[in-house]
Amino acid sequence: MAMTSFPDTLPRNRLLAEISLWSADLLNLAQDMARIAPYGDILHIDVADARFTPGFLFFPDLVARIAEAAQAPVHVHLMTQGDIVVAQAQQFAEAGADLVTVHAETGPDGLEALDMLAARGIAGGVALTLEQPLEALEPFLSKVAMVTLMGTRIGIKGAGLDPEACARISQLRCRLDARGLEKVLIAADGGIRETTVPDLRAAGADTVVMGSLAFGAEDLPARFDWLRGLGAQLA
Ligand SMILES: O=C(CO)[C@H](O)[C@H](O)COP(=O)(O)O
Repeated sequence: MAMTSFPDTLPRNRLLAEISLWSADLLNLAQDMARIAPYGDILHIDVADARFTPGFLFFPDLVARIAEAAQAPVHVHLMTQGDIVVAQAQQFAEAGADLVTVHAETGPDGLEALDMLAARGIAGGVALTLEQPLEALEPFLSKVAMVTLMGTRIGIKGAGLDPEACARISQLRCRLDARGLEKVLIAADGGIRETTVPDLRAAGADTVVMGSLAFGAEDLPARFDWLRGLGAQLA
């Protein structure tokens, strides 16, 4: 079931660890979820239909099982486009997502999806690909709890952070502050590495979507000690 208090229960004084289940061992998903449970502030689930992205990723029945077992809020990132986004957002809300993010590239369909989510008491988010200007976010900002900015091409993992990613986060932070939307969280998604997290945090990211940085860590407690120390230092 969705934890309807999202995002109010999240700490705001440090960088949040948003763990991407796409980078888990999918054959041992339950074990990997248990392994990262003490550290993950949010579980990030990428949903893709191989039209907006190169491949398919995750589906509602699986997300429902994940949500039942989850010890952290579940964020579904809908990497899809077209009027189908309203029905998709509804399916993932019913599956137990606490936050459903649509892409700004969906335009009026995405706005309709956010209104539908709000009517059901589910938090909404908006995401933007690297290629799109930040202006595309404007109609969405007053309707969302989180903005996810891609730092790599969408729908791929293992890629390096784009050189523009930090500047885009800083510009978005200014945009949000200017509109009195200081509480809206900024998530950095893609290219999250030990070398890039300090700059992303300094630019204004509230949460980083960790794939291999979490599941590939040899020493998980040390990796998250590092992350939390870093967040406290830069907050
Ligand atoms: O959508 C993503 C990146 O765009 C995913 O969150 C992915 O899990 C990241 O993996 P990695 O950090 O290992 O590249």
